[in-house]
Amino acid sequence: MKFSKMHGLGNDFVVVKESSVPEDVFTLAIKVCDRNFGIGADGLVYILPSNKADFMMRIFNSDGTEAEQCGNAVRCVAKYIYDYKLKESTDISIETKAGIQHVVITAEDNKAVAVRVNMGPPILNGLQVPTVFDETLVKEKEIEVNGQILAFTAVSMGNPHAVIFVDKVEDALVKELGPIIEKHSYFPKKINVEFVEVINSKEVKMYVWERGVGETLACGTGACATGVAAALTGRTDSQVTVHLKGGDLIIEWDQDKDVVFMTGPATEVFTGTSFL
Ligand SMILES: N[C@H](CCC[C@H](N)C(=O)O)C(=O)O
Repeated sequence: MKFSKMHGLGNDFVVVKESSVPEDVFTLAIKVCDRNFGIGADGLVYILPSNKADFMMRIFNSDGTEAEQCGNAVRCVAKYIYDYKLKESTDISIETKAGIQHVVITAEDNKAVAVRVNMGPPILNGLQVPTVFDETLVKEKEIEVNGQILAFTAVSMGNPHAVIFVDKVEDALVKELGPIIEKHSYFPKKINVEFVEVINSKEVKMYVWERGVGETLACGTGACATGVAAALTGRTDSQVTVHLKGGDLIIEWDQDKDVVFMTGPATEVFTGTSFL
């Protein structure tokens, strides 16, 4: 299997262009993502044909589960399509389980260096995120974890996120509370967990525990969910820079059009052949 090893701010993927995914894709994802016995990555990403967009993307977490959306992977897929001239345009559409994402490439020397993605509308209805709460907006809802009472705001970008604002983001929070919240009974499909420290009305710092992966250096959909939750709770403007461990993403929630734009880099590290 020919692959490209790519990342978006350190959230890394094995990217494969195929006509379809193999029957055993779920077990293959676990093997491929293993950092000792496999190639090592946070996820396995397929670029596939689409009859609704230029291409289709499917994303499988390192635990083998398929996610509806992945912001960092969309930027990597857009870069792959542009750099390998699968479509000779800086405007590319990518079909995902969360909808069709339109991207605009910024290139230098015929290589994509940054990608701006229309990630579509945030989904705020409690049951649609999904959570167990039948409320139009689950905002600052209390959740008890390890004896601590935290407040989360639930936002879906096609995949579910619980955004928790804290005074100071710390590793202990992510590693101890992340896995418990991920699998909490409030969230029927489990959930990605973002811990967010507001720096000012235009900047936040975010650590993330990802559903089906664990802590990652960056989460594109998590940054989108964070931007929406921060604006919804009056903590920031609707355009913010999200500082992640792996680097920065620019998030703009255009509330008139009700779409979220995410802008950030995508990097190809190496290509190879897998015998897994
Ligand atoms: N673990 C996520 C998928 C990857 C999302 C993240 N890597 C991103 O960049 O959006 C989920 O199960 O919803």
